[in-house]
Parts: sequence; structure tokens; C-alpha cells
Amino acid sequence: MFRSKAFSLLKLIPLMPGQSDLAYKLIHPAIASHGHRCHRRSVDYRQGYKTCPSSAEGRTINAPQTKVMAEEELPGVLILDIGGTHGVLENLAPLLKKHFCLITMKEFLENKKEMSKKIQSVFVFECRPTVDRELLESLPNLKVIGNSGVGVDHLDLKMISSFGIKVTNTPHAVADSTADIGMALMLASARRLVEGCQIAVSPDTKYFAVDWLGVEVTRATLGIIGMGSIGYKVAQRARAFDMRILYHNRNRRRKEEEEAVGAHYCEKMEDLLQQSDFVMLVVNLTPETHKLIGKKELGLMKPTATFINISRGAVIDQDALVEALQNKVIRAAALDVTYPEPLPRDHPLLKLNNIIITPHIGTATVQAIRMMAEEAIANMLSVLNGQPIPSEVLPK
Ligand SMILES: O=C(O)C(=O)CO
Repeated sequence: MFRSKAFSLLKLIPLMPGQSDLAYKLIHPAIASHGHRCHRRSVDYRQGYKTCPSSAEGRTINAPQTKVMAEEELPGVLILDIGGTHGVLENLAPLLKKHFCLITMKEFLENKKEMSKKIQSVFVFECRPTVDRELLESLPNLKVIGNSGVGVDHLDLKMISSFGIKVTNTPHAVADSTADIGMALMLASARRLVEGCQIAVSPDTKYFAVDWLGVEVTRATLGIIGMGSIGYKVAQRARAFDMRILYHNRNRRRKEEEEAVGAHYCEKMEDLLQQSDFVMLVVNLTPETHKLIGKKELGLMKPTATFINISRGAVIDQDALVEALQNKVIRAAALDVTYPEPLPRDHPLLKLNNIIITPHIGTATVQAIRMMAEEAIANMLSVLNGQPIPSEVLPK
């Protein structure tokens, strides 16, 4: 996944048991301010940070200097949201409003002249809405695009950077919930939960006659392709299932990190594919990873193996996947991501019975969307404040 500055910073902070939360707060001062006695309605991000005691833990942490600002003084943030029931305005507006003046796309379009001057940041909710050149040209004071989510393949980083605008993402906030979805898909596919559920709820079911068997995850071999923060969280979870863990990554993890989860590095992805009972794809989508898994790679997998994708749909050649599933080259697939999303209703993947597909819900939890917003706010405030940016994504 992205080698963000925040991750490097985190690694520098010596952690003692129970202190990871503190480390997180240290690199996200704006987040740390929430719940402080000294936190008031809004933060003057221009004032820099001062030290103030954490009411929660009695520890000293960095927190933004507090100064109540009138709403109209706050920097404008344009919200790019695809709507939906777990969208920004329904759930995250109060959080954002502590630091920004919220401007919806509708408000911007209705009053472009006034709004365009006010907007200093754009908050992109989840990995779907994109930002085009026309929008950037109409926002002269824009300094940062705060993506809530780790994947930024929907943003043209080079084009955005040519406007002098920074892009940030939220690798920490997404890691647990996305790793959970990977585990959920692996278990659901292994034990054929969706088929089981259909039998249990079908009006035609008279008695429970199940003419199939699942496979066990316990003690099976899991191959993780992409060992960033999400991949590592998957490994931590898989360890509790006594799984043998293999991983392939651009860079090998430190020995202590490998040992902590019992993961073995495969320099060649082919070795991982040949040995794994479950292959989980956790890389980000870049020109290098586009169609990383195709006919050849699927052909290397065991016929009893299951393929799980929690990264991006375009990392796999979907036609090759259809063929592999139809011809039982592999046992099954479980996908939280496809290309496009959703798939056309007549897509052959939707007609197979050895597949589970979920609608890109890696971060669709109450906790994750809040943490993503907090991480994005901290990033955006750092840019506006001219401070080191915890999670900046640079164009290649
Ligand atoms: O964080 C992201 O980019 C995701 O897609 C999570 O599912």
C-alpha cells in the first residue's frame, strides 16, 4: 500500500503496550484535540499547536491551540460525496463543522463566485468521486484534497499536483475494517455462508439437506499479496486461525514484524500462488498493479484455492477470473471490489455460483467512516497550517 509519511513516523515512535493510540494521536494532533477539556467549538488552525494535557489519559499530547472562530472565518471545505446512507452529510457533518465551513456541491454550483473563493480544501468521501481539471480551475484558493480512504486511483495525482494542490489519504483509519472484510470474505467463501443462508431462508426449504461441504481456514495457507497496513492486519487476524502465512510485497517487512505474525516472505509472487489455499489481494491500484493477476497467475493456483480481492477490481483480469471459475481452475472467489462497480447486471461473474461479491464495503462501518474523517481532517488542517502532513500521497 502507499508508503505514507505517517507510517514512517509511526515506526519512529517507540511503542509500549497500550500506547499505539497515543502514537496515533501524536501524528494526528487535530484528532487528539477531540474530547479535550481545552477544545472548544472550533480550532484556529493558523495558530499552530501547543501542548495541553489529555483529559482522557492524563498524558501530554500535542493539540491544536484553541480559539473560538466564527463560522464564517473557518476555511471552506467542498464535500464530494456519492450520497448513500452512510454518507458524509448524514453522519460526518458535525465533525467537519468543528474545523471547516461545509459547502456541498449543490451550494457550490448555485453560488460559484462566492464559494470558489472560500474553498481551501476538498473532502472526498470514499474512493468514488473524482476531481477534474475544470473543478480545480474554478477553485483558486484550493490547497488540499483530503481523500477519506487509502486508495487514490480515482484521482489524477499528476494533474492535481500541477495546480500546487496536495493530496492526502487515510491509511490508518481504514486498516482494521478492511482487514475484517478480507477475513469475513475468506470465511464466508470457505464455509459457503451465502449458499447456506439461501437454503436457510428459502420458502422451498422443507428440511436442511446440504449436498456440499466447505473447507477449513484453520491451519490452511494464506498468501497475502500486498503487505501494507491492511495486509499486515489481515496477517494478525489469520495468525489467530493458526494459518500458515505467506506474503509478497515490493519491500520485505522487518524481521521483527514478520516474526510477530509468523509471516514468510515470498520474493516471487509465483511461489505464493502455488502454495496458498487462500490468496488475498491487498495491493493498491497503480499502472504496475493493473491486471497483476491474470490467466497465468490464476493457472498457478491450486484447484482447491480461493481468491479474495479487497484492493481494487482492476488489479485482476476479470475475464480471466470468469474463465478460471467456470473451468474450476480455482475453487472459488470472494470479491469486495470489481471493475466497474457495480458490474453490469448481465456480467458473467454474477452468474457463477462459486463466487461471493460484496458492494465495496471494506470501510462501511460506523467506526471506520468516523476515523477516516478524523484522519482526513488532521491531514487537511496540517496542509492549511503549513505543518508536516501525516499522510500525503505524492505523484510518481
Ligand atoms: O480505503 C479505501 O480506498 C477502500 O477502498 C476501502 O475499502
